[in-house]
Amino acid sequence: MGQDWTQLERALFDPAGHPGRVAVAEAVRELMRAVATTTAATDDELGEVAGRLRQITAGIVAGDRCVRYPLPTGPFSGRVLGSGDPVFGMFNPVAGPLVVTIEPDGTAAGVLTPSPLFEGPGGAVHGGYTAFLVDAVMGTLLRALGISALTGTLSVRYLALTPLARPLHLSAWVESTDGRKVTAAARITVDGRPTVTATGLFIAAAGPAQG
Ligand SMILES: CCCCCCCCCCCCCCCC(=O)SCCNC(=O)CCNC(=O)[C@H](O)C(C)(C)COP(=O)(O)OP(=O)(O)OC[C@H]1O[C@@H](n2cnc3c(N)ncnc32)[C@H](O)[C@@H]1OP(=O)(O)O
Repeated sequence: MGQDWTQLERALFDPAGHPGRVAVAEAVRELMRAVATTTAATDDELGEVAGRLRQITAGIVAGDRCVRYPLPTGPFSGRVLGSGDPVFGMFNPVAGPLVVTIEPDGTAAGVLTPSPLFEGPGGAVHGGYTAFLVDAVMGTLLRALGISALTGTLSVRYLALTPLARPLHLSAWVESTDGRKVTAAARITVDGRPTVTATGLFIAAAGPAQG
């Protein structure tokens, strides 16, 4: 924990200032989607691609140290711009990235069209992935409200299969606060129909903010 980030790590929180990192993350995102879903390339061709990819990776890995991206704490409203995190992070190929806005009324609203990489049963979105999304939107809302908290208990109710390749509309709000315990709620809606609802019991840090 602690906030002993290096200058580089602080500078990396500004995605607009690092178009190369944003571009390479987007290119790798497209690559992952292609690798997982291709029907065009043969197994031999993909084996050759693997060799070329390893060379590229060797070219951008300078050492064994991973950069750490700070998670800021608000108060904040507006569009959330993430850097390295797996949900909003514009530098992270795993991130959607999810576009979330913190509204002036203290709620969060977001939209994301899930990648086929997160396919679950029935050609729908994997339930673990939708749980990940609602947890992240609630956790981010709390951070934007100035509360540095960890998820203590996450409860997810799956109302219907969440379809792939359709925009998922996420919303989150705070239900109640009881000392360090903050209860937040979230919902995923597709084409106006709720498919997932969730409640998160978050425990606020007893001491200084956790980055
Ligand atoms: C500027 C803004 C832009 C933001 C731009 C950021 C972009 C990017 C944002 C990404 C946002 C990602 C959001 C992901 C959110 C995670 O993924 S968080 C990771 C998953 N969670 C964890 O790993 C938590 C692991 N657990 C722990 O660390 C500790 O158990 C906890 C939860 C901190 C609690 O420990 P503790 O502080 O010692 O708590 P303790 O004093 O024992 O208990 C305090 C109270 O809480 C209750 N409690 C404790 N644990 C629990 C529990 N698990 N469940 C229910 N109640 C509990 C106790 O019963 C107690 O209640 P009371 O007796 O007071 O009534």
